[in-house]
Amino acid sequence: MLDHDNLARCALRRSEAPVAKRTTSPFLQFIAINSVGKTFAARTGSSISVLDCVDLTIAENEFVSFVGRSGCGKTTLLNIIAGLEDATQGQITIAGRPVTGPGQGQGVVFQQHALFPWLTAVDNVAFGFRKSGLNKTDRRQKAMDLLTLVGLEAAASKYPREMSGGMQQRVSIARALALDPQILLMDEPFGALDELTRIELQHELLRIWEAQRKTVVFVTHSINEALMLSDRIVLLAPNPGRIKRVFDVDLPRPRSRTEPRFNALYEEIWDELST
Ligand SMILES: Nc1ncnc2c1ncn2[C@@H]1O[C@H](COP(=O)(O)OP(=O)(O)OP(=O)(O)O)[C@@H](O)[C@H]1O
Repeated sequence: MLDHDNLARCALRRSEAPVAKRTTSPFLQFIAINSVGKTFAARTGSSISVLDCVDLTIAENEFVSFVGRSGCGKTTLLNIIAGLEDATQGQITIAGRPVTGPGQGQGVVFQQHALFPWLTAVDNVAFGFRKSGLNKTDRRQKAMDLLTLVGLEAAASKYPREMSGGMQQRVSIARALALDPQILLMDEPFGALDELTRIELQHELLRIWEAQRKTVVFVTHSINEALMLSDRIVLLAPNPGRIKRVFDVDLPRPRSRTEPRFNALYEEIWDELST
């Protein structure tokens, strides 16, 4: 919804407190978030404003992370990009087309793996191909290819209960990749994993991102994780959720947590987060 009063209000807000470099180049505006607001109805009958005047453009193939305090609206913003929630104000476009629902090139990975317990790993991934028009044999073959991509070919016939959390999350990533989405939207995908598995999966994700050149939008509570992965880190502030600052992560990959610049950026983001 493009409400002109909202656009004007958000433009004024931007001019008073610029947070992000804005670009007018259509090539750099693969995902364009324009003056997005979200209000939820509260049980008391009143309403709560969860996001207000969120403006951001994300380029094709970019890796962008959202960080911020609990409740600042990271998941809500990701869900609006995914087409799983509607914006109350403003608009999001993907490649110039307004987001009106899922299926516009978005693939989603949640923190909880959301696998079907009654299906094996390969059948969980094959489920992702259900709307592809492929026959069952081809669906399973393609699912096997994706399991190989995420390093799980040996576990193809295991059920979710027989797999570790890290393995299940690999299956979720493979399933999200099934329809070859242009955009991978990931909501704290490694949040429930132990530190070592988490680091391992971060490397895997970067490998897949580099090989397949997806655009990734990633929600995390971990500044370290955001710094290891992202081209840019978007810091959201709460009440209502808005962009406080955008950090360019000007570090070559592979990155090391021991680099002085890594630590300097960590401190900068931490300071901004805690004030
Ligand atoms: N369906 C809903 N109805 C009412 N309020 C909601 C709804 N979904 C989210 N909220 C509220 O919106 C705010 C933002 O929630 P959201 O989950 O987007 O934040 P978050 O930054 O992702 O939080 P966390 O880091 O804890 O996951 C919270 O105050 C939450 O209670």
